[in-house]
Amino acid sequence: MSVRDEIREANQEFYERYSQIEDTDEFWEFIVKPLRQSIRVNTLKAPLEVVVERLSEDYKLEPIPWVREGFFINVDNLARVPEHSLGLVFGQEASSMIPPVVLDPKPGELVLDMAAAPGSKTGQIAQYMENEGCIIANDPKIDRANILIANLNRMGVLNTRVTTRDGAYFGRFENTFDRVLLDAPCSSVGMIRKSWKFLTGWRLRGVVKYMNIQKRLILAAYKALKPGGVLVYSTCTIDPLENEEVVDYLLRKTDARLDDIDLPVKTSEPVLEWEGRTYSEELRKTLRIHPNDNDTEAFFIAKIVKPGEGEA
Ligand SMILES: C[S@@+](CC[C@H](N)C(=O)[O-])C[C@H]1O[C@@H](n2cnc3c(N)ncnc32)[C@H](O)[C@@H]1O
Repeated sequence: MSVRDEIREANQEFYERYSQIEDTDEFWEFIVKPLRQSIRVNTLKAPLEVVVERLSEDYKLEPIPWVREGFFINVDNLARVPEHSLGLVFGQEASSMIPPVVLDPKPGELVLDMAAAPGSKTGQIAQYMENEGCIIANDPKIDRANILIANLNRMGVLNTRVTTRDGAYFGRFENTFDRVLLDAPCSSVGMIRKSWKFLTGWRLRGVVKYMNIQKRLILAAYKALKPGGVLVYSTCTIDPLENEEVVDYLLRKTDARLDDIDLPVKTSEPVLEWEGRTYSEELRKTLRIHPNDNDTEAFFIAKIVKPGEGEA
């Protein structure tokens, strides 16, 4: 049986929906193909060159083109690698390293990571901030927030306060944060490459449920952003209702604008028409990454800016 047939048999509704977005053999193959292991070197603990040299004695490292500290690595079980236990490296999927690169936080800034657990991106943000300034890392799921705290400790992150609110709570802190990351809860189609259960468990009603949460969160995230600040919205899924629809909703409801993202990463065409809706041409500035584009998890990333004081 072909991969395409296996997917169709596992979840017919899933197959029919996403074959409207892309229907190549390559797309279906990479939707389920196991992921390559990748790591981010944690420069809060040691210089990049030192860690790379040390790991290169035992493993083959291949640089990830869009993140200076990111590498693919030929290791079966990262948990057994001492550099991992020491917090010198963090196991992080290659495309999931893109949102903090786009956010581009600076030392001394005030940053909100609205849906932060288990903390791979919080650690990366702290790294770019050189542990200076402050990150509010929030996740309402207590068990996940505990994992977030453990990971931040292992990575030597010192500039972060962990909170456990519904992300929408932060809307009350209007015009406060220099940068906000909303790495939103989503239907996780990208995660099928980690576990088949994300395919068999996928339902359209789940997509709609997530879309409603995402719309609530993105409005609050935008409110909490300072004029002139940057909000990055990301998901690890391919559904237009959780991606283009959510960002288009923000553009219609507020004065938000999109910025271009210039990175050496292959992308797919944004979906500008879906189920009778037409989305803004501005959405061409977002990154829609399908798993076959770069052999990574699927991802969607938008760089949103709030006009500064006096800017129309
Ligand atoms: C995609 S994961 C975040 C991954 C994380 N940013 C990282 O890179 O390690 C989405 C997170 O959103 C959290 N979440 C779910 N509902 C939420 C809400 N209403 N407000 C904020 N976060 C929420 C989930 O608990 C989950 O940890």
